[in-house]
Amino acid sequence: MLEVRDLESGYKRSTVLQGVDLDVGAGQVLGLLGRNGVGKSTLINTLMGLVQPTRGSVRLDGVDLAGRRSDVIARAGVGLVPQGRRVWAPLDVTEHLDLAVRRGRGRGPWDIDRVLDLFPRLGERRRHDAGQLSGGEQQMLAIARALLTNPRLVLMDEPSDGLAPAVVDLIGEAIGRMKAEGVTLLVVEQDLHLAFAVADDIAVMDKGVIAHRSSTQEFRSDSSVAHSLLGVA
Ligand SMILES: Nc1ncnc2c1ncn2[C@@H]1O[C@H](COP(=O)(O)OP(=O)(O)OP(=O)(O)O)[C@@H](O)[C@H]1O
Repeated sequence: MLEVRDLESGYKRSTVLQGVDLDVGAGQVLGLLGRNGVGKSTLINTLMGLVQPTRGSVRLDGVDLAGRRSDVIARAGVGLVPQGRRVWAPLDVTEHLDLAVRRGRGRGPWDIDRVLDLFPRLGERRRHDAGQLSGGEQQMLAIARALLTNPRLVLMDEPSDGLAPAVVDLIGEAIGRMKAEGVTLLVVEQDLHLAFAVADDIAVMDKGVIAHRSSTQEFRSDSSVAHSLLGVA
């Protein structure tokens, strides 16, 4: 579904992605790991059109989206759950969900009832401003907002960041249910426990390229890769 080839991008003073090649198959969950600063968020933001590529291609079901505007990429079926959630603090939960529906592609399985079924907690918090929600609730809202656009591919940037273990488990279950609904996911994660629980395959970034790719099972059975590329025992 997603085919990234030789993708180069970065910022005025530095090229961060040095030729990324990455495939995510339809219905697959790919966990993307890597040390701090290797370029994971830059990759997510380049795929979403928030950082401009200087070389390479990003094909979604054969259509090249590299360098297109983020709203064009969203309409093509890519949803983003950004690092730090980025919820709109003054809007309440209902307003968020309504806005996401209006921005959406208008077809597909996800509607407000289904996202509230996925995250009942959001239903209980309907009238609360997003800024008053806990970190976990904000993460649920960020995921719900992305799902309501009925994306074919969801990009998630560190969904477990700053969350208590019990809430991380809830997010993991939600990812499992999204996968069961046929959503394809690229999940950047530092929490190996969550990555292993949700991902079919693991890719590891290092210095702006994909340095390793294998099934999650293979990755777990050979600790040398985690040791050399992530610095974990
Ligand atoms: N907006 C920006 N402007 C300039 N440089 C940036 C910007 N965002 C990130 N960088 C730099 O690009 C490099 C890659 O950062 P990036 O956030 O993509 O890494 P990461 O792997 O997601 O790290 P982390 O796990 O810490 O989020 C770093 O050197 C970072 O300082």
